[in-house]
Order: sequence, then C-alpha cells, then structure tokens
Amino acid sequence: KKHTFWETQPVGQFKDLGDVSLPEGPIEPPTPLSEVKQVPYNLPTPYEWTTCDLDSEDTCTEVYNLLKNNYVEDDENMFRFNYSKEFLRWALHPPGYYKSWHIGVRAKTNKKLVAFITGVPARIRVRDAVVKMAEINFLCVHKKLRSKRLAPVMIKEVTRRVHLENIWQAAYTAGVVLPTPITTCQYWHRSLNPKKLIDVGFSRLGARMTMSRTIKLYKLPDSPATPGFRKMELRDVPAVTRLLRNYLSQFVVAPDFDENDVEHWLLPEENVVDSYLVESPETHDITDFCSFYTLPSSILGNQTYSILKAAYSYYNVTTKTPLLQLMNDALIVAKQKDFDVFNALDVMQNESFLKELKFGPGDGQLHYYLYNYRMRNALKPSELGLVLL
Ligand SMILES: CCCCCCCCCCCCCC(=O)CSCCNC(=O)CCNC(=O)[C@H](O)C(C)(C)COP(=O)(O)OP(=O)(O)OC[C@H]1O[C@@H](n2cnc3c(N)ncnc32)[C@H](O)[C@@H]1OP(=O)(O)O
Ligand SMILES: CCOC(=O)c1cnc2ccc(OC)cc2c1SCCC#N
Repeated sequence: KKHTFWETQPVGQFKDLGDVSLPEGPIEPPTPLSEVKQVPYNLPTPYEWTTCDLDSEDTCTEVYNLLKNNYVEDDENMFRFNYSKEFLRWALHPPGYYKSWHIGVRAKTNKKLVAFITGVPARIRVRDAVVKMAEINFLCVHKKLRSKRLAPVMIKEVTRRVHLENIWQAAYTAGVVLPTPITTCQYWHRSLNPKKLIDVGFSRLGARMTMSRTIKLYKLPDSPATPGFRKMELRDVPAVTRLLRNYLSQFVVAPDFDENDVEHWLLPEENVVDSYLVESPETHDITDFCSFYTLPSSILGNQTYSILKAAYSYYNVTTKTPLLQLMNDALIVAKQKDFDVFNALDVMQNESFLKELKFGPGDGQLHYYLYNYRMRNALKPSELGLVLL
C-alpha cells in the first residue's frame, strides 16, 4: 500500500521496521515557534475552516449530527458510533483544552459542516519519559466528500495548531492500518441483552442453544457482590488518583493523570462516564476502582431497534478485590443501567477476565499510534495503559 501522505510524516515508517539502530523517542526536533506556519493550510476552493465551540448548543448539534451520520461504522455497516452531545463536551473539554484544536470545515455556499477533527492536550508517559501530547480524535469527512484527500489537509492543520502550542507529539487510534502501529488491540464484547444482539444480527444462537438458554447463560445477579462497592464521589479524587497513578506506572505507555485530570475523566457523569470504587468497610481505605464510558451506536437497517446502548471498559484498578470479581460487579451495574453490551479491549490486565466473564472476541482491531515518537519495537496490548475515547 502506497501511503503517499503518511510517508511524508514523522511517524515510524514500514521500511524502517526492524532497523534497531533507530533510537526510541522523538523523530523530529521541535521547530522554533516563529518557523511554524502562521496561517491555515489551503482547503479546496468551495470550503473554509471553522473553529467549533462546543459550548454553543447550535455548533455542538452540528458536530453531533455530522458524526451521527458520517463517523465510524463497523466493517459490516451494522453499527455507526453515535457519540452524544454531552459525551463530546466531556471528551473535548478536559483541563487545559484549546478551542482552536476543535477544527471544522464548512461549505462556503451553505455554511454546512462537512468535516471535523479534534485534539485535546494530555500528558502521556512513555517508559520513564512524560511527554506533552495531543490526543487526536473525531476525524470525520462527510460521506459525500470522501476520497478527495481532505483528510491529509485536516491532519496537517491540526498538527500546525498543536505546534503553535509548542507540543510536538500526538497519540491516536484507528481501525485502519497506517504507518506504524505501536500496538494492535482486539475488541471483546460481553452480551448483557443477548436477545437484542441476536435480533440485530450481531450474535447468533449457539448450536443446540435456545433463546431462553442463551438468556440464562448471560444472566447476572441483581446487585454487586463486593462489600463497600459504591459510586465514586468528588471527595474520592485524591485516593483514586493515588490508586490509579500507582497502577498505571506498570505499563509502558499510560496517561500521567493528576487530581484535576482524575476529577474530569473519572467523576461519574450521567450518560457519559460511570465509576465505582471499593471502600473497605473496616478501614474505609479505597482499595479498588472500576469505570466504563457510555457510547451508543446507531443500528443501521433494523426495523425493530435503532440504538445499541454500549458500555466501554475505561480504567480499572485492584489492590484487594480480585479483578474478576470487580469486573463482574461492573457488568452487574451496567446491566442494571440497561446497557445492551459491555465492550473491552485486551489492554492492561483485561485479558485475565475476558473469557471467564463470557466476553467474546470481536472481529475489529484497534491500532494505537504515536506521532513524532518512535518506539523501538511494538508493545503487547498488556503493556498499554491508555484508553482513548
Ligand atoms: C504534533 C501533533 C500531531 C497531530 C496529528 C497526529 C496524526 C493524527 C492522524 C489522524 C487520527 C484520527 C484518529 C481518529 O479520529 C479515530 S479513527 C476514526 C477516523 N474516522 C472515521 O473512520 C470516520 C469515517 N471515515 C471518514 O470520515 C473518512 O474516511 C476519513 C476522514 C477517516 C478519511 O477520509 P477519506 O476521504 O476516506 O480519505 P482521504 O481524505 O482521501 O485521505 C486518504 C488518506 O487519509 C489516510 N487515512 C484514512 N483514514 C485515516 C485515519 N482514520 N487516520 C489517519 N489517516 C487516515 C489514508 O491512509 C490516506 O493517506 P495515505 O495515502 O498516506 O495512506
Ligand atoms: C455489539 C458489539 O459491537 C459494538 O458494540 C460496536 C458498536 N458500534 C460500533 C460502531 C462502529 C464500529 O466501527 C469499528 C464498531 C462498533 C462496534 S464493535 C467495535 C467497538 C467495540 N467494542
């Protein structure tokens, strides 16, 4: 595959694979800010740049609708992600965010939003180096404007705006293979509403299995098993930050969360993110933590259902409760909240519970990438401590 755009970028190149002489770390040095292009890249004539203020209800609705109708679909076009407006505001307004990194493209004639790409600042540790990065996400070109090389221009423009803030690295994921993944992860799915998943055609009745037998197979208790299992509250931020920083230190790549980050990313927000912890009934210590985010999908071409309610495993830490038991409690509360499916990647220590908790492997893969940062060799998913939205 000729990657004519990506071969021009400071990313690991396929031709370099196996060249162990290349050092790990930044590929290109920072440019003096005076040398960063001060003006936006040129778009094709009919289009213009716009900065999307998600605090504006109208603009947030435009972004929501563009993504709802044109964002990522699975290979069988059964689902399309349907990020909610409150989720987009959460994902794009972390501590220290830049409005200028929420980039849209409008048609000059009718001012319709036809493309979008975003960045948010993050501190990412790679081995023992904490690197300021941009997390790039929500790259979307309207279906009618595909294959016109708009994506490279969008990527160069967000790169330029990130450079203007003196940040030279980025992290991103994609379902497609590009130069060059730092790791490749597998999605796993745990049915919570097996009847719906079979009705939409995602799951099939097992051989010699009836529907009632299948429902029974995935049945969960009505309430969590762990004593002291409760929702996270603001007062828990310091303890959860300590727990999480300690836990994430074991991974090669992981976010460097401080208390401000934990308050934003992990405090429960209805229909966006749920987080629970175990407070020891004896000592009142916070010993364990689990979280998942809410990302519905439109169900394409089904008469009965239009929305799939999916929970996505986020960050989970155990120091006392077995991870198997904690994650089963997460499944229990997700079922209580009427999710249809609980999804997880095989990152961190997730592999240790997936099969036993009746997750099935998905057919999609998720590739992780760093921009302008070379990894000497690819990581195993279990060495990755980073979940992007
Ligand atoms: C220091 C700061 C640095 C910040 C920037 C860091 C880098 C951030 C990178 C972005 C991270 C985003 C992460 C993220 O958002 C999460 S991945 C989700 C991406 N979005 C979707 O899949 C939505 C549906 N698809 C579309 O909207 C279009 O197909 C898109 C816009 C994807 C491509 O539009 P198109 O009309 O189909 O295609 P052309 O315009 O003709 O362009 C073709 C070129 O684009 C390359 N391409 C295709 N898909 C890509 C993808 N997902 N990442 C990167 N590159 C991708 C492709 O390889 C080719 O280049 P090549 O010829 O070299 O192979
Ligand atoms: C029932 C299991 O599949 C999904 O939950 C799902 C839902 N919506 C999607 C939209 C776009 C899409 O494009 C790759 C995939 C899905 C998937 S499978 C991969 C995500 C996970 N887990």
